[in-house]
Amino acid sequence: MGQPENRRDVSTKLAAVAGGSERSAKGGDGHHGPTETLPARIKAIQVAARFHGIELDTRDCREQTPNAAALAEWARRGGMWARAVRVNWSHLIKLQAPGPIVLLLKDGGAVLLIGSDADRNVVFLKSANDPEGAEARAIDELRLTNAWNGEVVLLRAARSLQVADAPFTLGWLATLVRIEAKPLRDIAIASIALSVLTVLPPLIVMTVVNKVLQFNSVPTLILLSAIVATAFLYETLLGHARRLIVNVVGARIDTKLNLHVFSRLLRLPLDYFEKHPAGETMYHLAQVYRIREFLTGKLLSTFLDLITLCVLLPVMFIVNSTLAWIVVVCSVLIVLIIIAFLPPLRKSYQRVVEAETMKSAAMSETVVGIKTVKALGLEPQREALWDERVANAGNARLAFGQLASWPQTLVTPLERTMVLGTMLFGAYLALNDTTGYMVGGLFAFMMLAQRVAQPLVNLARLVEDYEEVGAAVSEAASVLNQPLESAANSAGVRPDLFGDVSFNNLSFSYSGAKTPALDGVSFDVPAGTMFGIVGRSGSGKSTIARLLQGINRDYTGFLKVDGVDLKEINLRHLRQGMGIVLQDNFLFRGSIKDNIIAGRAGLTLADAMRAAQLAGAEEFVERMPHGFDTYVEEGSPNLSGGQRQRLAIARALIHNPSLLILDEATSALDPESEAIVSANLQRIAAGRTMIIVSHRLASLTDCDQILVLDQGKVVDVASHAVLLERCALYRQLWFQQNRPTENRGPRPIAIAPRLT
Ligand SMILES: Nc1ncnc2c1ncn2[C@@H]1O[C@H](COP(=O)(O)OP(=O)(O)OP(=O)(O)O)[C@@H](O)[C@H]1O
Repeated sequence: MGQPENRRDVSTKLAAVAGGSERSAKGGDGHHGPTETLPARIKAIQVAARFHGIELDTRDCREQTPNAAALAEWARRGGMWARAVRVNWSHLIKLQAPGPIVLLLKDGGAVLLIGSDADRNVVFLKSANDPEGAEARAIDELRLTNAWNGEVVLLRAARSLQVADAPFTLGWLATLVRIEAKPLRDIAIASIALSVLTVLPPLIVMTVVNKVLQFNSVPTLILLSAIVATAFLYETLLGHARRLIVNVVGARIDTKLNLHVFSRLLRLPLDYFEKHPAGETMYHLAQVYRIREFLTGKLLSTFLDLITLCVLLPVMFIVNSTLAWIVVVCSVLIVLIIIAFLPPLRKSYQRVVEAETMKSAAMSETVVGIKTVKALGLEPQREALWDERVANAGNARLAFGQLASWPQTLVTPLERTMVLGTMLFGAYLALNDTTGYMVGGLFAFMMLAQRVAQPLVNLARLVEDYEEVGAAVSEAASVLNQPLESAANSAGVRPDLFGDVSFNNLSFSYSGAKTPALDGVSFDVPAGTMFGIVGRSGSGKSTIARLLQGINRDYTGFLKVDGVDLKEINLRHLRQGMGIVLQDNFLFRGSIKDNIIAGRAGLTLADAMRAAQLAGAEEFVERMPHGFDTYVEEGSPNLSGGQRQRLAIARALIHNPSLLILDEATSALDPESEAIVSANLQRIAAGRTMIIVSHRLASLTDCDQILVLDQGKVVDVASHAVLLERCALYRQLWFQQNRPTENRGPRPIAIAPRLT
């Protein structure tokens, strides 16, 4: 690359970076300041990303010295392709990348590799803080390996971003297959070679019959035997290689489909999951794997058959055109029969799909609600429902199977005619043949016809499979092509969140609802205050929490966070900046520590302990046999409701959100657990805005303000004492829940205990 080498400057620069002089002195509060004070590693990744036209948000990477995996994860979250790898000098010097490569230095710094010169055995490095246009410095192996232990982050713009966001259609799937152009080309070459080899045996048989047998030519026989043996060897090896490549292509397409499906599933809005039972979604998504099987199984093998046909059909016409025409006419008839049956088959298959979806929904509903089923003894009812759904699905499949067997029945005689008919007709032609060469030709033709008949029939059947796969694609598409949250996730402003919330004349209706869930709601929550929301059931309390999380955005009026319209804010940024605790929180399978940290990069056991202490969870976690390493099963059956809830609060607090929403978080707790959580509320609330939705008024008395809602409308907003004075609804709710104890004395015993 011919960069001028300034050794003194190089060593000073590398020493400066390696010595950490560019590392930020700012504390680890997760908010990096202006770019000059960024830690060297973060700055290096940011510069490398800018090379690809991507601006990463440095607030998403909270550590001072992130490791390679955390940096790669940060870049991926910003929409890039990124890999953290470990390489040695010899690999580094050969690395080809479309932009700068980030080398992580031993002491926590980083430099950018922008080129290399294998002949001179040097790499060209730049510091992320170098001014634009500054020259890179050539560094040799010894000098670099003193400061660098092989950690590298590779980055580029996500190539498949467009592919990933495109709607899920057969065309999209075809693109996925087309990306594998190189192995597909290899498969095609192997298949052409194999097809040519399959032509050999019939031609050799023809020669044996016509020449060897007629003229007793032993040398010709020996020569032919050698050719046959070589051909067999090649056929075996090529067949093996082709199977290997097909396998690899299948596995790669499978992986891509899996990643794509899950990534889209995660980006579906919550609305979708509320409207569709989990079983239905899972069943529809399972169809993706049928499509995969079709693409890498039947479609690929038919494509290979097609190659065989292209080679064999002309040979058949050369051997005997009359017989070849019989084969072609039979094939056309087969295609016509299959096409004629397509419309009724399509309808019948649709009924199968509907019945299977219902069946699957019944199964998952039962599994998800098994506690209720058992508690209420609903097993017979669930069994009856299952019986009915299984019967419906069985009937639909039976009807489809019966209809689908008709084309099969009609096609079979034509298939036989292709092989046996041509043989008999060929024998008739041979009887009247005077040249003496017809017998060999007939043998060859019979062998060819056998090889051709099956691919032709497969080709015709592909039309039928295409229908089924079309249905499977539309089922999977019914889930995957729902509007994604992605636009709001990746676009929008990312203001610093302080927790100032303001609703202004906001109205919102759920789709299909006759009355609005919120009707002209206005109130303000100043940053750093505690705000309660009360009201009768269905008054719209949880809807306010939903709107704040950006789950529903189609409201009228204004909802502002720190003065910025919520619709303008990047959704992921908004949700990462707030903490939510719901009435029923899901804990994932894993240790308590992992559940509290929930995969957030850069957080440690100390952070988990701090959050647990704040949430009042520390005392019970420490009493557990393995403390923070105690394993929580799926659905956390080994924890009580109160313990689970306190862990959920710790999880919401771990990233120190400026806005914390507790949506009926303590409602299902026993009085003791509720008392523990409530006692911590003041501590939890320190330094952040807290919005507490609760129907238990006693837990809200410390709030700075309490909003009273009724049928989606604001009745009043004030402190507990003021509301007791002036708000009739609040007073009524308060006295309902806090009646004088004397009225609630022990129940009289109705029946005297019997003496035995
Ligand atoms: N996902 C939804 N789809 C359609 N309607 C909904 C949905 N969620 C709530 N609603 C309706 O919106 C209204 C307000 O519901 P919301 O859940 O906000 O009330 P709430 O005050 O939190 O009630 P509760 O105290 O019983 O939880 C209710 O009439 C409810 O039926």
